[in-house]
Amino acid sequence: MSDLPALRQKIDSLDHTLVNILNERARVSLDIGAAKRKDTKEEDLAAADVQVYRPGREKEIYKKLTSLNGGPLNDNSLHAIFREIMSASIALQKDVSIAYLGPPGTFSHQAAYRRLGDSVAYVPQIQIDDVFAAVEKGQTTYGIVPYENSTFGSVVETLDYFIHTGVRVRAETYLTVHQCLLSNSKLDKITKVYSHPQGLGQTQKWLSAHIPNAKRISVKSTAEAAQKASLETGAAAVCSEICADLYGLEVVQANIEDLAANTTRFLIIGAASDSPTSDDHTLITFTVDHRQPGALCDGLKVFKDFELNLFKIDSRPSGQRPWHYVFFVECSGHLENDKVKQALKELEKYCLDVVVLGSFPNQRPEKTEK
Ligand SMILES: O=C(O)C(=O)C[C@]1(C(=O)O)C=C[C@@H](O)C=C1
Repeated sequence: MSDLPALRQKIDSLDHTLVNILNERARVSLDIGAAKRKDTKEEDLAAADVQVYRPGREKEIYKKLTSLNGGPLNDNSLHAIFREIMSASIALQKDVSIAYLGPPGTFSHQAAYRRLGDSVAYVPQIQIDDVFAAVEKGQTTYGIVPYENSTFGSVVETLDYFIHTGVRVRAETYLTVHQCLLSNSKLDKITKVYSHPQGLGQTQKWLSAHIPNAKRISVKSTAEAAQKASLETGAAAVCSEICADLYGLEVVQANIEDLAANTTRFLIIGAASDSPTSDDHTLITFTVDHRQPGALCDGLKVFKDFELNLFKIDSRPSGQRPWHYVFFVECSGHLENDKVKQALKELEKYCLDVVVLGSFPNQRPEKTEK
C-alpha cells in the first residue's frame, strides 16, 4: 500500500493552515486599506482617490519572495501565487477596475491580467483614447496602454493621447509577445490579413515571405482583427494565440514575429503616481522654441548636469502648428526626488512648457538589457 492517504491528510492539514494564514493576511490588508484612507489628504481624495494598487511595494514583495524561496517551488510559480494573493488583497481594500484596449484577448488584456490578477474588473475599450478617457472620467480606477515594442518601436497613438491627458503614469509592465496567424482558411487561400499596426509591423518580414499578396488591413486591436477574420472566408488575423479559442479560429502559424524576444512595454495609468522607490523612472514632455538655436540641446543637457540617466526620447507633432514638436523624455529618478525636482525647475528655463506625466518603479526584466 502506498503512502497516498497519509500524504493527502498532510496536504489537507497544510491547506487548513494556509487558509487561516491567508485570512490573517487579508485582515491586515483591510487594516492597510483603512490606514491608506486615513493618510489620504482631503484634497487628494477629491483629485486622486485612495490609491490601493502600490506597484513599488509589490516590486519589493516579489524581490523578497525570490530571496526567501528555497524551493521546490520555482520563482515564477511563487510569484503567480502571490499575484493572486495581492489581487485579492487589492479587491478587499476597494473595488478596482482597469480599462484596456479590447475586445478580450488583446496583448493589453494579458499584460493587465498578469499585473493585477483575477480579483479586479477588466473593462474593454474600443480604442486607446477610450482607455485614457475611462480613467480621466473616473469610470475605471486604472487603465493600461501599450507604450513601445522592442521590434516596431513606440506606439505613437499612446504618445499622442499623453499630450492631452491629465492622467498619470503609475506603473510599467513588460510582456513577451508571440504573434500568430489565425484563420479558418488554409495559408494559400488567405487574401487579407487584419491586425493592429503594431501586429502588422512586428511580423512584416514573415508576411512578405509567406503571404506577399495578402492585403494588410489595420484595425484598432489584434483581438478585433481576430473577430473580423472569424466572419470572413479567406481572412486571417495577426494576434495572440488565445484569440483562436475566443473567436473560433485555427492557428495557421504560431510565433511569426520577425524578431525573437519580441516584447511590448505597457504603462498603467491612474489619477496619481506611486511613492518613490530606490529605482524609478520619470516620464516628461516638453516643448521648446525651435527658432532658438540649441534650445533642445540646452534642455537635454539639464539631465546630464543633474546626473539623470535618459532611457528614451521621442518626439511627436504638437498638433498646434506645423513643425512644432512635443518631446518625450524618460529619465531615472522620481518626481518627488530632490534631484528630479531641481532638474525640472532648471529645464523650465529652456522650455515653453514642461509636463510630468508621472513616475513609476523600473520593472525592466534584466535579461532583455543585454
Ligand atoms: O502594502 C500595501 O499598500 C497593501 O495594500 C498590501 C498589498 C499586499 O497585499 O501585500 C496589496 C496591494 C498593493 O498593491 C501592495 C501590497
